[in-house]
Amino acid sequence: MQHRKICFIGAGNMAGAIIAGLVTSGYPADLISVCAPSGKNRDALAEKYGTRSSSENITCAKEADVVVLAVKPQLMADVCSELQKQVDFSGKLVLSIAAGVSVARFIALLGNGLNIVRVMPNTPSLVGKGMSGLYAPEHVGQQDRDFSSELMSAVGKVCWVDTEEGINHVIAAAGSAPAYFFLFMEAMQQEAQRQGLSADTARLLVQQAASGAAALVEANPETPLSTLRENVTSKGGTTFEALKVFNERELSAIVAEAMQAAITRAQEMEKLF
Ligand SMILES: NC(=O)C1=CN([C@@H]2O[C@H](COP(=O)(O)OP(=O)(O)OC[C@H]3O[C@@H](n4cnc5c(N)ncnc54)[C@H](O)[C@@H]3O)[C@@H](O)[C@H]2O)C=CC1
Ligand SMILES: O=C(O)[C@@H]1CCC=N1
Repeated sequence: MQHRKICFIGAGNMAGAIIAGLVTSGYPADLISVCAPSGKNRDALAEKYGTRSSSENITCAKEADVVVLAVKPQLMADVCSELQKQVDFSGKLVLSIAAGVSVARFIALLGNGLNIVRVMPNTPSLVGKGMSGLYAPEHVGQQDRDFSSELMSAVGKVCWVDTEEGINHVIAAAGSAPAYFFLFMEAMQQEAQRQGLSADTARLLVQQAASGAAALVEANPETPLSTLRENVTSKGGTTFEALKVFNERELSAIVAEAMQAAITRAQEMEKLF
């Protein structure tokens, strides 16, 4: 992939996951600077991966070819306003990983003609199993689109969405989604423990069931998910009874409502931040 100087503004969970995945996949660490007010996370990243660590957003952004905005959405306006005063963004590529901050908002904050790509990643990027959705307005050139794809492909799979609204659909189906699966696994672990298994054994059982199921999905891209489910569900057996409970409680409706709630919140955030 192309190697450009990248500056991460923000050193939290998501930036850390992308940086870890990038460096592990061979991206030169000395081309990556990580900025945050507190040294804690960025110094830990520097120690572990050899990235540069700084408290100077402006200096790092000035020196970079690519600026990755990785702060919380509610801080984005302040961070961008500071940058805009001293950094010339023409010729730079800006990637935002924030939920709920629109391209129009970034253009208002950082200037007309901004080369901006919105990326919606997720934390499994940390282990190279990320999923990122990308969106760029029409004026962003092919080279910058390709670089953004390559960058995020280093930490997982990527897809492009044709409209900005699609980013909110990516949030619901992938950005926020690891948490849905963690919640489900937590509930299973709790019940397995309540039934008498040790915490470690309960975790191992749930972990292997989840990662095994995901691996089967991945290994059989042509097989409908419903077929994989049916392969587990013996007639008159145990799985059938378990699934009946989920269906009677309308799991699909719960999932739909939860995904829609994520989208609604992203839309609200677009108005707030
Ligand atoms: N955590 C996740 O699973 C995902 C998060 N995102 C997005 O990623 C962004 C960051 O989220 P997290 O990493 O979870 O948050 P976080 O709270 O873990 O990290 C935020 C980072 O920003 C830094 N920061 C605060 N003020 C700053 C400033 N003035 N200048 C530079 N850095 C500053 C903090 O020190 C911290 O390192 C958010 O916009 C979120 O919407 C997107 C997809 C998934
Ligand atoms: O919860 C959030 O707002 C962020 C965006 C997707 C995952 N975490």
